[in-house]
Amino acid sequence: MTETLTFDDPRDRRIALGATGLLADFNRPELLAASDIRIAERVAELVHETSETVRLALALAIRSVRNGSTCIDLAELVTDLRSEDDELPWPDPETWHAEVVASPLVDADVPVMRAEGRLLYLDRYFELEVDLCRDLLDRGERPPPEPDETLLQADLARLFPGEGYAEQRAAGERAARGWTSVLTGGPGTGKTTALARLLAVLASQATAAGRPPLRVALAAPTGKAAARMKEAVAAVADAEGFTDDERTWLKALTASTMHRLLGFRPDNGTRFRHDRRRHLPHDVVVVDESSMVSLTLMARLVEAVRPDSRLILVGDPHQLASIEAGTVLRDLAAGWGSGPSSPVSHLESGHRFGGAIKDLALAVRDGDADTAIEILRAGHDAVRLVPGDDGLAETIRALVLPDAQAMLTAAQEGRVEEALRVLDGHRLLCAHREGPYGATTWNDQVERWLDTDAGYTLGRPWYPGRPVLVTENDRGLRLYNGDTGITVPAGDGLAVVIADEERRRFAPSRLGTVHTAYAMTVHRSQGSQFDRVSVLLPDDESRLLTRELLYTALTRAKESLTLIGSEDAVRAAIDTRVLRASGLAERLARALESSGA
Ligand SMILES: Nc1ncnc2c1ncn2[C@@H]1O[C@H](COP(=O)(O)OP(=O)(O)OP(=O)(O)O)[C@@H](O)[C@H]1O
Repeated sequence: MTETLTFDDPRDRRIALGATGLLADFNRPELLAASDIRIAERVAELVHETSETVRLALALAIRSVRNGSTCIDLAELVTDLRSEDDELPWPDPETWHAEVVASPLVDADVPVMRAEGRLLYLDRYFELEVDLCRDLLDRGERPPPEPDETLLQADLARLFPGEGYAEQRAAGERAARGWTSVLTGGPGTGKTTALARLLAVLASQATAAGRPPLRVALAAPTGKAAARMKEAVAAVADAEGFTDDERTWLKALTASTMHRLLGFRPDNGTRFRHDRRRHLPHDVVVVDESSMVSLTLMARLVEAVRPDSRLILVGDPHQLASIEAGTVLRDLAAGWGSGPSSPVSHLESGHRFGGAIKDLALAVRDGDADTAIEILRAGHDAVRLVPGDDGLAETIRALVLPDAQAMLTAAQEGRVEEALRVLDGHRLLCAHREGPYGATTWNDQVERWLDTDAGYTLGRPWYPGRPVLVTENDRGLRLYNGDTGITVPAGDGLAVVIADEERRRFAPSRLGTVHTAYAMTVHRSQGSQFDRVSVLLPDDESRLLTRELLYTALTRAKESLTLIGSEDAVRAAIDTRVLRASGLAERLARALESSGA
């Protein structure tokens, strides 16, 4: 919703000082930020573009990227935003679009913006989208891999036996026959199981063909998700059907973040050591939690994969999209569709948790608010909705404090493993970072409660038992955004033990950006799961309250889920979709249609 407030404080940094005309009119919270205007004005000056409407389109394109879109459709944008605030002097979309297309921003040797059909792009995102689409199509146009059919059928029957594996077997077979595969499904639908068994099928083909052992890269957008994938693949290897060699091989696979796989470059934040000239050496590249991957990162990954390597993208397209611009997994699933020649397999059968959490997740995913409310009212042990109004602090205290105290005691007494177990036992998830519904607010509050209980102020910010969340990649320390750890006494001081396989320890002073982790944002929780999850829903006016946010939050819960908020907030979330513009799905579908695929 666009607030029509005028900025009362002239020092408000959201005000674009010096902006005049249309850009000044559109400089409103939720609409154009000062930075959108400043960048648009600077770029327009460089290409001698003086038209206010063209400058406005550029500023809106910059704003859209900031909000996760990779392009804008002026007609759609005007319709959406005018319905919320029709006082603004919106240009007529058709004339406006034509004016932008004819302007020196687009019609130049080195364009700043690109136009395609009704969509307008900043040049960089256009290039990324075109490159990604072309790379994927090129991969699809290569002659497909030629598996040993007899062996393939025998391995599929051995590794995906019977009716219980029928859906995964079909996905495994489809993937074994293509260079690129997309494996989608909600939590617990058996994606990792299918993946691990597929890897064994592929390894068996390599051995039969006398090729060296397959080099497999397992990667995920965050360190936490990568660690989870490695563990999950190793756990599948313990199940029936594998040979001893396959078990040993699967358990030895390592996983890393995508950034680490691609190789950081000190000179360039958006380029990597591996690219289209220096391909990754692996025969199979797997990306888990692909819904979190932005257009930029996916384009960089796909260009770095050898044309004759397998690329397997795994994820749940109904989850929140990447923090940066793009909705790649959703676009690929939509663009390729589910026809016989599509590389996309969607798993539907739930294998992990049945019951109320799954039913609720499906109702939310399908936009069925009535069923969701019915499930929440039914009095299930596993899911409940508690009001978030008057007794909010008491509710949160009851949900969070016992574990916080248990972590404190375990850490103080040196029981690190227990403290780490408690840490993964429960998490409070918030839509917002700041404010009354924000993770920071509640982390501070939990620490104040701990002080009250202890009868003195625990050291700040560091104290034994403080759970922490790493929020920036630190390649030197091999610490990644999303890693968690617990603070413990160490000699005269403190150390943070990271919840990774090696249980690495760091002095707090060596850590870069970390947050306290009793509560975290839903965005940051992607790629993690906890036994119990509590979700603090903001009021139904919050812009962040969307179906994707609610679905992502509740599917983090393995055993039980408490939603804190009103039925209205649940309904508002389910009825609100994240709107991100992207041309990738259409571009892919168009190209496939014209190639007759
Ligand atoms: N075909 C099957 N028959 C019986 N159990 C299965 C089958 N496939 C998977 N499972 C079990 O279901 C659970 C979830 O499977 P898996 O971890 O592969 O799902 P996932 O989709 O990868 O989940 P997540 O999205 O949480 O990573 C595991 O305990 C696994 O052993």
